[in-house]
Amino acid sequence: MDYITIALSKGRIGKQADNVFKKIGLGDCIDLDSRKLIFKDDINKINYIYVKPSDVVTYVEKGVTDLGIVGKDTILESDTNVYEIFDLGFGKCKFSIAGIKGEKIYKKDDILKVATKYPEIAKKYFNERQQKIEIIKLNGSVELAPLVGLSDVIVDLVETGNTLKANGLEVIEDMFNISARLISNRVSYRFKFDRIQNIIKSLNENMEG
Ligand SMILES: Nc1ncnc2c1ncn2[C@@H]1O[C@H](COP(=O)(O)OP(=O)(O)OP(=O)(O)O)[C@@H](O)[C@H]1O
Ligand SMILES: O=P(O)(O)OC[C@H]1O[C@H](OP(=O)(O)OP(=O)(O)O)[C@H](O)[C@@H]1O
Repeated sequence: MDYITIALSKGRIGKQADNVFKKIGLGDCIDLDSRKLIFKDDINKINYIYVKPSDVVTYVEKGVTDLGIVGKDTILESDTNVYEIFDLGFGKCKFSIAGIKGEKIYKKDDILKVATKYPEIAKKYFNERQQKIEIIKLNGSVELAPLVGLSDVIVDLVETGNTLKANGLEVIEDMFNISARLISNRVSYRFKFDRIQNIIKSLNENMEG
């Protein structure tokens, strides 16, 4: 049997992926508190690596790992050449445009200032709607930007809405729904098709159960 390698995202998604893989009897070797970056399961012939979400896509695209588990947001931002093969149904949240109450996002001749961790997604979204924007790329605490006059609005993930509420912001427009996805290297998908399908089958049965 061929080995399968899977890249897990650090953070929220990795923790949930670890739970799911343990539930389907595959993740016993994963110990996310150990500081180890490689976990080997020689019984089921699966090796896992543990990397930043945006790097998951790189490892899968380059064929270092056959599969990866990452948020749809990271896939959309990365413009990558991988197959998205299964919606894992966890890590659910949405992309929204948010701002101070009453802020307008479509300003005919004006440039809208948009703060975000996701410049590519924001550019594409507003470009399709013919709204000119200036991107202010931030790496976190994006909700601060409209409060201090750095931007007119933000494009960010919203789950409970608590962060927006706590900062006096509100959703102006919802963009897309997000959840964790299983992605595959294109060549691996062809050459390890049966093993990959077996993993998908177990994941699917776990979700239905
Ligand atoms: N409320 C949420 N806020 C942010 N991300 C969420 C939320 N709910 C689910 N997610 C998913 O979790 C992923 C981010 O996880 P986490 O915040 O732990 O990573 P991170 O370390 O902040 O990522 P990065 O280092 O790339 O910024 C997102 O890509 C998204 O798919
Ligand atoms: O709707 P909520 O449930 O409040 O969740 C959304 C918040 O969570 C994420 O931030 P994260 O915790 O990853 O911190 P960050 O600002 O450093 O990215 C996201 O960027 C929002 O700020």
